[in-house]
Amino acid sequence: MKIAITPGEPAGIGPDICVALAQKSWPADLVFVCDPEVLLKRAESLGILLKVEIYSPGDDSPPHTRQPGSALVLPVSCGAPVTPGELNPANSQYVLNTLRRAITGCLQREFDAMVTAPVHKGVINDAGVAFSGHTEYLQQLSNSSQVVMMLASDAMKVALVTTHLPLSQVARSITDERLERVITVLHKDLRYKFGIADPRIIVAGLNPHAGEGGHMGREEIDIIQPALERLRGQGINLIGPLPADTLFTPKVLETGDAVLAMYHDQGLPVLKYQGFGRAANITLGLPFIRTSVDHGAALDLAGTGKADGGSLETALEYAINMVERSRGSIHGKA
Ligand SMILES: NC(=O)c1ccc[n+]([C@@H]2O[C@H](COP(=O)([O-])OP(=O)(O)OC[C@H]3O[C@@H](n4cnc5c(N)ncnc54)[C@H](O)[C@@H]3O)[C@@H](O)[C@H]2O)c1
Ligand SMILES: N[C@H](C(=O)O)[C@H](O)COP(=O)(O)O
Repeated sequence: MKIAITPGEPAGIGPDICVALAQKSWPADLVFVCDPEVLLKRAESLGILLKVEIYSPGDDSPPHTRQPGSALVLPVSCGAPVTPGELNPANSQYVLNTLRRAITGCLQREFDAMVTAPVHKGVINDAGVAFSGHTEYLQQLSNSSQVVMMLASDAMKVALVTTHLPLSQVARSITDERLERVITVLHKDLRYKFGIADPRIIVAGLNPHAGEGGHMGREEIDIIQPALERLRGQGINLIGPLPADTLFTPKVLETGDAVLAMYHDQGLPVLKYQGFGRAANITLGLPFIRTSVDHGAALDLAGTGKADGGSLETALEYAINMVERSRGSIHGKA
C-alpha cells in the first residue's frame, strides 16, 4: 500500500509532524510529496536524525522495508527559503504543486490514498490564488460533483452541509438539492468507507431550537424537513432536524452513527473540544481516499518541537483502514 503525504505549509508545523511520522513504522509505504530540503532542515532544527530516499514512480521496492527514521520523498521544488513561523506567499505555488502531484497520483492509482498536513489558506490567497481549503480544491481537481467534509474522533463523526463559507452565505446555501447531494454521499461513504450497513444520520437544524416551529426561522419547515422526508422514502435512516445545542449530548449521539451539521462552526467546535489532536478530517465523495489533520498550520509552534503529531497519525490510520476495507480485508464497522 502506497500513501502520499503532503506536508502542507512549509512555514507551519506540517514538516515537523511529517518528520515525526517518519520516525515510526507503518503498514504502508509513505511517500512524502515535498521538497526534501524542507524535511531535512526541519529535522535538523528539531534535532532529529532523518534519512531521505528519493522516490521515483514505477520504482516499486518491496513494501514496508524502509526503516523508521527514513523518509521516501517525491521531490517538488520549494519556491523560496523557508523560515519556520514566517509565511511567504512565494511558497504558495509550491504548496499547491505538492497537492496537485498527490491528487494526480491518486487519480492514476499510483497512490492508494493521500493524507494531508495543514496548509495556510490565507497565504495562498495572498499569493493571488482563490483557495478556500483542500476539500474544495480536491473537488475541483477530481471533477467530483459533490464532496463532503467529515471529521471523525473516537466519540463522534461530524459531517458538514456547507464548508468554508462566510456565515452570511450559509442560510441561502442550505437548499433541497444540496441536502440531497450531501446526504447521499454521506450515506454511501458511511456504508462503503466505514462498513456501517445501515447508517443512522442525525441531522441538525439551522436555526436556534431548530426554528422553534417556524418562529425562529423557516429553513427547517420549508427546506430541511421536506428533503429529509424524501430521502427517508429512499430508505436512508435520518433523525431530525434536531436543535444543534442539545444534539451534541451523549444521549442523542448514541442514537446515530454520524451527525450532519449545517455549517462549519455548528459542528466542528464540538468535535474539536472533545477530540482535538486525535481526530481526522476525511473527504467523502472523492474517487479516492483522502484524510487530513484536525488542526491548522500552527505557525506559533513550527520548529519548536511542541507540535503534537497525534492527528496526523490518526489521519494515516484512517486512510490505511479505508484502503484495507476497499480491498475487502476489513469487514464490519470502522
Ligand atoms: N487541514 C488543514 O489544512 C487546516 C485545518 C485547519 C486550519 N487550517 C489553516 O491553518 C491556519 C491557522 O489556523 P488556526 O490558527 O485557526 O488554527 P491552528 O490549528 O493552526 O491553531 C490553533 C491553536 O491550536 C494549536 N495547535 C494546532 N495544531 C497543533 C498541534 N498539532 N499540536 C499542538 N498544538 C496545536 C496552535 O498552536 C494554536 O494555539 C489557517 O490558515 C487555517 O485555514 C488548515
Ligand atoms: N475545516 C477544517 C478544520 O477546521 O479542521 C480545515 O479548515 C481543513 O479543511 P480542508 O481539509 O478543506 O483544508
